Amino acid sequence: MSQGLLYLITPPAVHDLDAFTEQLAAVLGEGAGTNAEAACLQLRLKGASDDEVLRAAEALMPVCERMGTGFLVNDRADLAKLAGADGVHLGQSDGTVAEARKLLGEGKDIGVTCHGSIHLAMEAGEAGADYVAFGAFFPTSTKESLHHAEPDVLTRWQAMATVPQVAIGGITPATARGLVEAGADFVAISSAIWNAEGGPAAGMRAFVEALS
Ligand SMILES: Cc1ncc(COP(=O)(O)OP(=O)(O)O)c(N)n1
Ligand SMILES: Cc1nc(C(=O)O)sc1CCOP(=O)(O)O
Ligand SMILES: [Mg+2]
Repeated sequence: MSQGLLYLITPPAVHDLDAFTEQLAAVLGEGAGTNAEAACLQLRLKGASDDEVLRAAEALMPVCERMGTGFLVNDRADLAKLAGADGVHLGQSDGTVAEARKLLGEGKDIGVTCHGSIHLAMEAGEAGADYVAFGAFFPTSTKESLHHAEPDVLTRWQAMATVPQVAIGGITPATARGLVEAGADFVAISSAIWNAEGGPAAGMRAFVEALS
């Protein structure tokens, strides 16, 4: 899996899968070989049917594999298993790490939402999570986020734990570097790429410039 700083998340809805697949290839290509290279893509289609999620996974995984980008599924360890994904991201109400590990086995990545809580991150780490995610750091229109995190939680986690950490929530090219400097191993991005002025590839170029 690539070692870049970006953790891409799909838009909550994809209306033209062929067009989005091409956009994804362009975005991954813009980041290839740079600090902003996408370490992974999370398929996060909210409200989609299982078949729609699996069809999207079937279209997008080959693009990720070609670029050395991991492919994770949001919420559903069972769909991650069916899709042959590299892992799953679990929120606090999406089931346990133990359940997901039983389904996916070792060698698959299981991430856990920890809001701004070191306690939740410790619980996730003890349960065997492969990464923890803190957020939201900034206002976001992508998810009605009831929780807020401050960069200090990244610095504290970096000092006390070895489990990799992802920062998420309203992150832009102007704010990404500060979160990496505070301790984030990855910055999770959705709208700053997919809704970027000039299009998603231009959005990735802005992160390449900001993180180089
Ligand atoms: C990397 C990452 N961090 C947090 C989330 C949010 O997960 P969750 O709280 O389960 O909310 P939904 O994404 O399911 O709406 C995430 N998806 N990815
Ligand atoms: C999916 C998600 N989870 C969050 C959390 O705080 O746990 S914030 C968020 C939205 C991330 O998208 P954008 O980069 O467009 O803000
Ligand atoms: Mg969830």
